Amino acid sequence: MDLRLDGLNVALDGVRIVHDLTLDVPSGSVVGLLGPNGSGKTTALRAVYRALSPESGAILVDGADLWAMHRRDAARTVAALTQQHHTYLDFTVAEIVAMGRHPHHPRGGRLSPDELALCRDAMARVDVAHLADRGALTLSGGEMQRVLLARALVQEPRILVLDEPTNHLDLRHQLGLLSLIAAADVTVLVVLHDLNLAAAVCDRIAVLQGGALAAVGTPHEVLTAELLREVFGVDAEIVPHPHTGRPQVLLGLPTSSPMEGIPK
Ligand SMILES: Nc1ncnc2c1ncn2[C@@H]1O[C@H](COP(=O)(O)OP(=O)(O)OP(=O)(O)O)[C@@H](O)[C@H]1O
Repeated sequence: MDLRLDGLNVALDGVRIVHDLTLDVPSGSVVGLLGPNGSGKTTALRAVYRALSPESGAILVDGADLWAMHRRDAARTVAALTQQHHTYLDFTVAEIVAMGRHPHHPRGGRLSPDELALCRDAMARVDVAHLADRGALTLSGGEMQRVLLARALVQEPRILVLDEPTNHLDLRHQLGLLSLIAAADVTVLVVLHDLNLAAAVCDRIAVLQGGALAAVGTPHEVLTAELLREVFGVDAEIVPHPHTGRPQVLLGLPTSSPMEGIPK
């Protein structure tokens, strides 16, 4: 299913944060949304998973306006892995994962044997099956992140949006999560801070600066020394990965005033 952010403007408390953002995420592709702190990535994503209504512009799924859909239809279409975890505190891992089926059960009711198998499979795929009976409060940050990915997977969405999904994850689980979403039969829009992970997993990369699109294209086209200097305010060397040929960003520590003058 194609996703298109079409001339999207999003405001918070009357302040426009996202400016005229047009971005295509073709069906089955992985598009990374990058940018400095405060550049509007989360705000744009919130409009895509219907947490924040656009001021103007539209979110189109196969050409249909996501915000005009019935809430349940939208929830069957788009799943989100966000930074907001606090609503799950009273539940076990298995219960949280099962909540992903909620949009498919308009009147509540028990999960079918197939759905229970789907939940078990998702927990195994993200390596949390052994935690099924644990309460959410007892989980580490990375374990919780993987549980919420399992919940998003059992939702069987056509579009998956993820806000810094590798936060809290150790290296092995970062790579596992990204290869899992790349292999999934789903359209993915993902906010990432790690440029090398983005280069490894994304078909295309979009860079936000001050809420507007600064660059979009393949990792090769976008991850250039010039862009990193202009948008992120860092000097970097870009080299090809010895096995994949994808760009890899080599960074050195700045010599002076590291936090000053970082462009937004
Ligand atoms: N209620 C508000 N009113 C005005 N500005 C706000 C409000 N809430 C957030 N902002 C600002 O909106 C900007 C964009 O925030 P957003 O969380 O979308 O950025 P981000 O690119 O996801 O940042 P990060 O990389 O730090 O997660 C920030 O500068 C933030 O301070």
